[in-house]
Amino acid sequence: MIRLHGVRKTYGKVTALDDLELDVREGEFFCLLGPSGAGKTTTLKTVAGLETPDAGTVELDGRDMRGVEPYDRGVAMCFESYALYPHKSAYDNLASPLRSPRHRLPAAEARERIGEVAELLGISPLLDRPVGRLSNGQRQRVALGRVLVRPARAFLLDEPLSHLDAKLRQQMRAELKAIGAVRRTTTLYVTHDSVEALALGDRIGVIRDGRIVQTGTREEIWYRPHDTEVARAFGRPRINLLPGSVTADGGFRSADGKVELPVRAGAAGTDVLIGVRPRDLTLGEGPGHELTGTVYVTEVLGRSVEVTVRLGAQNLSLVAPRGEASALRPDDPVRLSVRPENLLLFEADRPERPGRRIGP
Ligand SMILES: Nc1ncnc2c1ncn2[C@@H]1O[C@H](COP(=O)(O)OP(=O)(O)OP(=O)(O)O)[C@@H](O)[C@H]1O
Repeated sequence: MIRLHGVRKTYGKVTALDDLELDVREGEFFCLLGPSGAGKTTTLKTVAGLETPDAGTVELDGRDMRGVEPYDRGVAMCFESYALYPHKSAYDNLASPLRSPRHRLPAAEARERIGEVAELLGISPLLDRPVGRLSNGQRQRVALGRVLVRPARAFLLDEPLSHLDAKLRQQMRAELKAIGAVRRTTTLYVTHDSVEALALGDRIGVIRDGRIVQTGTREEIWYRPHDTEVARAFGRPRINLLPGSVTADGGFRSADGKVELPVRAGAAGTDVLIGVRPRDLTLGEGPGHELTGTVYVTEVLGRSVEVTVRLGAQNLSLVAPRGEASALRPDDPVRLSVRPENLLLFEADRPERPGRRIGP
């Protein structure tokens, strides 16, 4: 269990962590997701004891870590800038943490752990090679393995798959959670990739400007995003957000008056953004609300097609099966439908903060 309460960390004039609250449960795989500079690495370093917070508390398994040295915290970390012994073999790099007096394991158990981790990370055939002669991606997997072989109270992983190509990254994502040690150990995993967070996280914490904006399961973050920025961070193509306002009878009308949706949008006159994900829009007639527009552009995405539809002054993007969309050409008239339960409603964005979700 990892708990950060009211943690603040500044570097000169930069506030890296601003009253950060974080609660990672025992045995959980928790993804901390945020853009560059949001404070992800600083959070990990604070948990590890490599940075001392200016204010607030860090607890591991219920114990206050104030004054506890990094080596005594029982956490194993993997940072993006990994340190390995280049002249030693991959096997020796994996084995070295298990030879230290602190983590010594019986030889048979050590071999078993190394074997499992190496197998799942796909580095078994490389174990005899000196690390200095491995590719960046292979080295990164050895560095990750070095962390995972070691029994720990918690694993702290900072973008551990960032140097892998897309295919390997996807494969590794699936394998990572299958590693026995990972299944048993509380893991705090840092990433800026929302696909990775959705794939891996039992829960996800979205961090922005040194604060946690939202914590939840992937369903909670997907269906009930805290604000427009969280909604934009998840899902490709991105969520459509149409600006408009609430009409006298409580529905939605787009700013140019061309799109009307009979949703319960709140108090009349309020400026809002209505959100709908491209995969929740259906071409043609369907259950739910209908909209009409013209095709602006189409783009093939493998078995599906992204169709951008112009409705008055705004574009709506939708993803349709190739069979339904392949005949569409620019300027063709199209009808779309959306189920009311797939509409999300937000306050309008303001210069000082993204619009919050309104309603349940
Ligand atoms: N040692 C340092 N000295 C000065 N400023 C720092 C230091 N470490 C971090 N910062 C600043 O604190 C803020 C948070 O940095 P942090 O590295 O935690 O972000 P991050 O979310 O991990 O970003 P990235 O994804 O780019 O690694 C940034 O503005 C960064 O420039």
